[in-house]
Amino acid sequence: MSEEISYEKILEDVECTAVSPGYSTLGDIVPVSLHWNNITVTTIKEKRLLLKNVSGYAKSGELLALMGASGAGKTTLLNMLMCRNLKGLSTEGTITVNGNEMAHKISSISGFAQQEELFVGTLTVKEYLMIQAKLRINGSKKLREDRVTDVLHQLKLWKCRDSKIGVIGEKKGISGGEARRLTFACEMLSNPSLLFADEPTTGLDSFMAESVIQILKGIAKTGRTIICTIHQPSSQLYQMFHRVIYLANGSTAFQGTPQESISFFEKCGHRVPDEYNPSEWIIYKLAVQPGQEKQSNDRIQKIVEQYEDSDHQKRVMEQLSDVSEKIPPPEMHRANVFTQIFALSTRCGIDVWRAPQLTLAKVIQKILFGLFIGLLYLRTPYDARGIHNINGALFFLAGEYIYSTAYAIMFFLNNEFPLVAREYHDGLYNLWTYYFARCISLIPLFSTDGLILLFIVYWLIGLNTSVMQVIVASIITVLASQAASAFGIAMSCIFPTAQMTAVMASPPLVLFRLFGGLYGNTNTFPAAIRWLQWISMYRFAFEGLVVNQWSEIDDFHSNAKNNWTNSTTNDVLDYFAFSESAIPLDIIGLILISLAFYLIGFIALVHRMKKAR
Ligand SMILES: Nc1ncnc2c1ncn2[C@@H]1O[C@H](COP(=O)(O)OP(=O)(O)OP(=O)(O)O)[C@@H](O)[C@H]1O
Repeated sequence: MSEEISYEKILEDVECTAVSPGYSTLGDIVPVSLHWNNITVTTIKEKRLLLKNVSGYAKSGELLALMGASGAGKTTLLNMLMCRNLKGLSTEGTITVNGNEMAHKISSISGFAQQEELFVGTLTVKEYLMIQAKLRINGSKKLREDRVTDVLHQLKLWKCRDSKIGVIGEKKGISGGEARRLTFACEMLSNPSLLFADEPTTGLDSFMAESVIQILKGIAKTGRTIICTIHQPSSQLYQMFHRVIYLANGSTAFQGTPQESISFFEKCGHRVPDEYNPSEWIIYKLAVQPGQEKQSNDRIQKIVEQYEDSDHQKRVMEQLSDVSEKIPPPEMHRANVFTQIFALSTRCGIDVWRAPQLTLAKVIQKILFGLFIGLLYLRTPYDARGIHNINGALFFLAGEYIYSTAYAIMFFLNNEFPLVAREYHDGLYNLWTYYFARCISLIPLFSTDGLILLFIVYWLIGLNTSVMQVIVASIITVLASQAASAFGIAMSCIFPTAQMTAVMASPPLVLFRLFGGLYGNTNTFPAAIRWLQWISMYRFAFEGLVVNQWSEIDDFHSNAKNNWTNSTTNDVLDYFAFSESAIPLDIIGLILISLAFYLIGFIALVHRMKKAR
């Protein structure tokens, strides 16, 4: 007894007590009863039976645990109830919410707190919730702020509201328990009547696990229905659930209160020894032991048959036969596209702003490269050798805009894809609004850093400095960087891992460079592959810079001016097969290449997202 009291005390001390009902903004909810009847799930290919005639219910105000040994079918049943991740499976049976069959619509009236915590680690807890609130809540700024404040209190996150979330293994942030509660906080913003949770205590120590279950119980007290899968809870934790369902080999082995489960298994001849944790013992009895498959399967079969003949099963069937049709809860809010774009670009913007290392690295790299190249080609004269050297420098500039931008951007999606996939499939936003906001957020850094390089080398080398020429060179710099960004984004969307992206992006970049114009007069290349120059951003960027430099010589180098004639310009441009009037076409070419790669990236993202469901 004294042990129990001290335990409660500790829980109080760490602010883990259950929340009381009646929050100011998490107001009225429509109570929900979820019923599932004769659920059978089979794999389509192997015809393997994963769930066999499973039936059950969850009521409003109830915290229900789905339990069983590994491979028993808990996740499959949870997925079935949520109508998610059912690709490759054939399903039978009925699932109703307040007596209404909802199918896929169930995700629009329920919350799902997944086991894996995925956040934007550079944001604080409050900032992250405010952006989630923008996407999930239909109402004024005041309502969103009040709801976030309520949720922060309710989920015991108030103390860490201004702490950065952090990234596991990279940047220290909030604790594991706080991260788990933040997952629930996001779901609670929508004020759902029905909440699913996948193993909410896995990976937490016993106090943290207990705090999470206390909070879930508090949420259930407010009239919500909560269903979670759970792995071997401690004895104290076990008694906190209102009801438990045990699955074994895809069948229901028990359904009732935790106390009833202990007496049921005693009746089955598997009395829980005094010193044992009941759930651990029961799961052990429902597991297939390696090397004792036949014995284990026979034991499980007997328990399942005994359950099917029990009063517990009769009670479940009575509940299922008494399902009356009531109003289902309203569908949750979906923000309009402008709000989505605003919220997502704010989030991406803060993320870029709070991770200045990349910006700094790019700026330093450009300054150092600029000084190096500027000094290497310092005040190059406009004679035969000088022209050759300057053309080499211009090709290097084009290459630096394209290569370094493409490689810096092409891993952007790898880290955030799981979060985007989850939020997209949860219906928080459209894919195109995410893509648009993300591309916009990358433009400032990845399109303008080339200008630093350009402005350093421009006067050091002694390129033509008429205002128009500087403007045109700047436009070509920004557009070449843009085309490279779009290429990098497309690569990132097409290939699922960083290694694959790095390996697969290299050959097209080499090809584009080969057709850039410096390595050979592209008009002399075989006709069958000559067209490749028209998809090479190197070609357009290099041509633009060369034509801009040589088509009009100002009086910067007076001796050059004196010697320079129209025929000199023609000679230089003819050497590369560039036309004096090529600049507008180069600009259009770079814009079209950018648009084409942005489009390819989006199509690849849509395809990848479909597969990720
Ligand atoms: N889409 C699928 N295709 C083929 N087999 C599947 C599929 N989904 C689940 N299974 C199989 O069904 C069985 C039950 O899996 P499920 O994930 O539901 O178990 P679980 O009780 O949640 O286990 P764990 O506690 O280890 O997560 C496993 O043998 C699993 O390999």
